[in-house]
Amino acid sequence: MPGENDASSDDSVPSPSLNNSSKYENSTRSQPSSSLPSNVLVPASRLGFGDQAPRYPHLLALPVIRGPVFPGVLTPIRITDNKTISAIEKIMSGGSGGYLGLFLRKDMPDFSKGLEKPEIITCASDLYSVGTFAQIQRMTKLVDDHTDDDSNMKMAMLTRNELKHDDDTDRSNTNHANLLIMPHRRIDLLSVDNVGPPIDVTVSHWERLQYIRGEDSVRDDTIRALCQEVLSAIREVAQMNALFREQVVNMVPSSHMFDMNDPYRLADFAASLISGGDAADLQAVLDEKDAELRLHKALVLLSKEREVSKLQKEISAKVEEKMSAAQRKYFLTEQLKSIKKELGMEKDDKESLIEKYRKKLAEYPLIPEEIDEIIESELDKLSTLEKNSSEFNVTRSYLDWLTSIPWGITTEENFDISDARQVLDRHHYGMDEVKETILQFIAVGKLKGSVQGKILCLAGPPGTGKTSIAESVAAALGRKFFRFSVGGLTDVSEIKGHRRTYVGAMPGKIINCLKSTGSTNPLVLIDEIDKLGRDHRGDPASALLEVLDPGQNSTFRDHFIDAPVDISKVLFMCTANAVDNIPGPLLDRMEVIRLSGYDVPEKLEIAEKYLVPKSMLNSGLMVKETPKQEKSGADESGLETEEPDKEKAESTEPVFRHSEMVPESVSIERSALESLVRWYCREAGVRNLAKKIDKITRLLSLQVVAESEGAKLTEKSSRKSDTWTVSAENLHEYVGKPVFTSDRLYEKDPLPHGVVMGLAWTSMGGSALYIESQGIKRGLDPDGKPRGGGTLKVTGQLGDVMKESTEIAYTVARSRLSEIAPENKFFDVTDVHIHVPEGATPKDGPSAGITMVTAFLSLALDKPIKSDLAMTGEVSLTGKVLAVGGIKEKVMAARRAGIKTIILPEDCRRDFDELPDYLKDDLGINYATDYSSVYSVAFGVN
Ligand SMILES: Nc1ncnc2c1ncn2[C@@H]1O[C@H](COP(=O)(O)OP(=O)(O)OP(=O)(O)O)[C@@H](O)[C@H]1O
Repeated sequence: MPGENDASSDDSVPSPSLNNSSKYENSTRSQPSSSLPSNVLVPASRLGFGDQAPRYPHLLALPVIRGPVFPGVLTPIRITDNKTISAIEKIMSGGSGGYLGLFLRKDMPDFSKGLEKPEIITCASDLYSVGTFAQIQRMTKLVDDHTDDDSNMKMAMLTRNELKHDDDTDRSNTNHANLLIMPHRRIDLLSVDNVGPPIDVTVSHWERLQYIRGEDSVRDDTIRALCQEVLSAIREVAQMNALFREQVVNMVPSSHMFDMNDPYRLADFAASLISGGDAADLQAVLDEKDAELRLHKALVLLSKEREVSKLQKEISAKVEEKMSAAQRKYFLTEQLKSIKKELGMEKDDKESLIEKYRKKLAEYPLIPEEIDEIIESELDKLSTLEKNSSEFNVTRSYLDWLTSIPWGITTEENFDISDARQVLDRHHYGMDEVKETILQFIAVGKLKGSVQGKILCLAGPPGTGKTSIAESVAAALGRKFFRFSVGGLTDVSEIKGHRRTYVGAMPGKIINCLKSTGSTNPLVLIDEIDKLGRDHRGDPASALLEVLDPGQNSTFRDHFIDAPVDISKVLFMCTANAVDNIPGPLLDRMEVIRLSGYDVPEKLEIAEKYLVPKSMLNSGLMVKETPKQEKSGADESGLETEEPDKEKAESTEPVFRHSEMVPESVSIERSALESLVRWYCREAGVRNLAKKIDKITRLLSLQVVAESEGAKLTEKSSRKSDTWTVSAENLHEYVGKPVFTSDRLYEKDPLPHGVVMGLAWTSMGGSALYIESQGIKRGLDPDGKPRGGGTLKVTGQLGDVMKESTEIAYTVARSRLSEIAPENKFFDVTDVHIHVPEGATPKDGPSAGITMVTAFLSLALDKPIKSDLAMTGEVSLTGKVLAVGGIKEKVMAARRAGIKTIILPEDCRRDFDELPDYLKDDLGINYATDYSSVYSVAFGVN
């Protein structure tokens, strides 16, 4: 490719005075020099450099990617096409000096897909029309044993900033070559003569562009400003970006165009520094002939580079900040740890844990030998286990529990009977049997040294104070109190714990109770023991057997603890509504105290002395004056809290007074309470009564506050009478209309034929209920014979026992009728229907036997029974009257119903005699051993 060697002024770099150029100037060898490795070639001849470079019109063209090559900057290029490599070798070995044209490819190759040979094009339009005329300084041929991706990567790096050479590689099988190229000037692509490879092109060389100052001062200033701006941008980016800085440092000595005063060179230099710019934008700089515009374009690219660098710096600063914060934290915690260790505040976790356990164990006065051995072996095990292992946690939780059982710790018991009596009386009215039993316990305890060995079971209707008295008993005995309900409990592990092998295993309630009370002699109340469940998870009743059996519970074994724990000092109390539902073996171990429910005077006492003051306190109407010597130990409700305090037992009665804004006249009169008990709350206990009283006091509080604030209340809530005293007259304003309007279903005397009042006992207390019977007489059949007769129909949700009882009563009635009135054929011709209202309430038991016989006879004899007579008693088939239970409740129910005469079985005489006088007064009692006695009282004949 010969061409004219015109060294006139053009867009080439100025003539260099490089040391290395002189090395090539007189070289005529096309083969590697002996001082160079065999695969490194240098041009055979050196015709000119910079301005002096020849101006060949026909050239070998080499496409470049990523960005154009700017004159004056030594640039490495990698080529992989063998034909091109051969062509280059040829021009290097010829006398033309190894010149070629570099043109940017328009289609930016997709590196992700791999570009095997960037130097191959398919048509002339693949290249930009402005390129660079350059001379090959050196060519290194290499054997490529990398993947495509690798080579692309390498090429990308080489084209931008790589100046190191693979000189040390010596391989004969060439399939790529690295060129080190010195670009001299811009050229225009006139035509592509051969798309190759190799590509032959015809070009025209640019004239050297020089900026002449002084022609236009404004333009001069602009150019100068732009130059300075470019320089300061380069400086700024270099400060922020180490890679850029390195590039500048590398380029300046190799560049012959870094002339601050030449805007063209400066723009080229700036553009060649851009690493991440768009290739088209860089090409635009190459294309530009105007100095100002070229500077401007380069500046825009530099500014972008600056922004990117700024962002990069920010990002790295943030990352560093985060890193250093984490490092700092780590450093400080490590420091803290070592300081603590130094001060003896914290030992190694495991060590301190073991020390904690030992400290705790030292507090216990008596650790059983077996337990001590277990603890020691577990402590040994713990010290050898890895801290993060699951077994470590299991051992740890086991030790936690073992060391939290209060081994040998007992609270001091109160053996003072009068103290105990005072405490018991303070919160509960009556309940004499319970109180007496507790006092007996205490007396025995005083003689023996400890109260134990008995399991009390309080059985009675709801709301009779079973749970709350247990709390008072704990206070009276000076024991800690722990309550747990077993109502509906079906899982044995609730009582005896889970085996340690299970995940999340825990001990049962008994061990839990020792831990939470911190003593081995608490009072444990097992609530609702009659409602124990049972399912596939076991039978909790059997588990309770072990707990409650005084013979076994000194070596109680919880599944979790798996070692004997002495719970014999624990005093157990149970509550139940119906004793019949308590599993037999459990019941056998208990001493049952029956609470029969309260009658009207008792309820009045309880309401007046306990419920009203408690409710007044709770609603804020009253406050309790604490006498000086009394220590605070009672909660808001006036009940003892779990911590029994001996001094409380000695304290005087609390004094109540009205709160500040509450008028002195705010009170609930006895008449109102009487009315409440009689017409609103007829249950055996006092829970409903307490609720009604609470309702009254809450409304009183609202009225007091509203009136003091002048706020308006709704018609329902506002005070209607001008008094603050709640009496029987204005009670309905607070609790609405009475629930019961009459005591009885049948008001008239005597009762209708076939109706008799019986007395029943349920877990809710006693009740007076009517037994109704009716005869159904059929007409005669066509032959004049009676139709039907002799059948019995029973309704009223009766249980099996009661149904059988009706059958028995029917037979007894028929047999007695045949004795009393042999001519009476009532039962032969009449079908009888017997019913016990109310039909929705299930009833059972044999105690209505004599009542049913009487009802049948009343029907058969057509004689009514007096309305103030009630009876209870089981009847045998021969007419014997047998004993029944619940006499107190039944008598109370009879009195409520206004009964004057009661028939009871002879065997219940003792039960009746034991009743308080106020229950017996004005009541005619008749005892019966045989139905004939009942008959004579009921029908007034012998
Ligand atoms: N003799 C009493 N003297 C004072 N208050 C009583 C008396 N009996 C019951 N109460 C009060 O009645 C309320 C209900 O009592 P408690 O909860 O102890 O009943 P319970 O018999 O345990 O009922 P349940 O069988 O439903 O559990 C408590 O506020 C209690 O103070």
